[in-house]
Amino acid sequence: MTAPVIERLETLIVDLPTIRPHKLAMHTMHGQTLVILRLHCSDGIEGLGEATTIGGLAYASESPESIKTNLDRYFAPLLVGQPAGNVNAAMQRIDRGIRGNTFARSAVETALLDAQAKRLGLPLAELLGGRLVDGLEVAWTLASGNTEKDIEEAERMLDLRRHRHFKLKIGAREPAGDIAHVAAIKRALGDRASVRVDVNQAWSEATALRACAQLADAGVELIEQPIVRHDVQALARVSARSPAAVMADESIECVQDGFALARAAAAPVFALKIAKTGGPLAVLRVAEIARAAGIGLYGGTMLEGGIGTLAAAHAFATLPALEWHTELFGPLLLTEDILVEPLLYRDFKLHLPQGPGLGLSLDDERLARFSRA
Ligand SMILES: O=C(O)C[C@H]1C=CC(=O)O1
Ligand SMILES: [Mn+2]
Repeated sequence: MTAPVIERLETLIVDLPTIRPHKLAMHTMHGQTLVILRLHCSDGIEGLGEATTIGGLAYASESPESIKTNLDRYFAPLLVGQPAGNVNAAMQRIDRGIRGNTFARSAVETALLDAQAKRLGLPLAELLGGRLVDGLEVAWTLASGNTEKDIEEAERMLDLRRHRHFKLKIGAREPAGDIAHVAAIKRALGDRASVRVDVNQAWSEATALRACAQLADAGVELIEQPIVRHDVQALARVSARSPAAVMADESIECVQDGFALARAAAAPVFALKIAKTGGPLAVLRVAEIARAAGIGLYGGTMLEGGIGTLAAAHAFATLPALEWHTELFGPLLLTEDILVEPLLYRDFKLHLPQGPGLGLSLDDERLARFSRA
């Protein structure tokens, strides 16, 4: 039998409605756009990958349109005709021919791993060395922009036993208003839930130093990316003085950024994201750097749909410790996904499927309905 090769990459842009507006410091989302990659192999196996970002180019340097164009124009020619079963060899070709573009790279690495795991009849976590847990706790982001609505939403999630960690998106307005909003939510939820905030780079160092102390007094336990992504030294100073743990998110745009932050003791917690580092294997490299440096881990998201969410979940399930749990709730923000079976969220956790590969299949009718012409 001849070894299977990669025959074709098919890419689709899918626009999906969200259950409510999602308000971040840099952008308010009214829907989410997924770039879906179908990697067709000569043995008839199809690997699935996905890339998402937030607000076009508002969040990061890749947009859905650039991801699709770059997959079609630059990634595909490097991959077509290559052995489908050697993920490392395929990714080495990408690393030699393409700089950056970790969001697109993540879709490719995911699709190659999904195809190979299906070929071997293994769930992806098992191809990555084996799962240590079957489920991951998932935080929910309260980002309606309204304190009362956010409290109601949190109460509903607690009643449903879906989430007991809440992340609040702040930074779009004056710190005093944000802190009052966060404190009111924490007061209402008390010890029944943990409250974290994501500032998405909105503060200066001076503002962060003051606001982190006030947030800690209000009972916030984790403060994500309080200042601009590139000032590693300033992040280290804020982390050293903040009574609540500081987490680096946008500061990590590749595996090497993770190393630089660890070396500078810039943050005691890292947000892992497959999109930022370039796939499930790449994200585990950042996790190893963090572990060696004694840095706590959090399983982050770029609000992917089911494919990207499960790709991250399979990787995160292989980690010995995920002290701050995950925020793999992207599919729950969509009114409809494009999968045959929805992901299983129950008892505060996302439960990993047991089937081969990612463990999901696309609903072709819905995919056609929501795909951009
Ligand atoms: O972490 C981010 O910055 C992006 C994203 C993750 C959850 C959410 O609500 O927004
Ligand atoms: Mn963040």
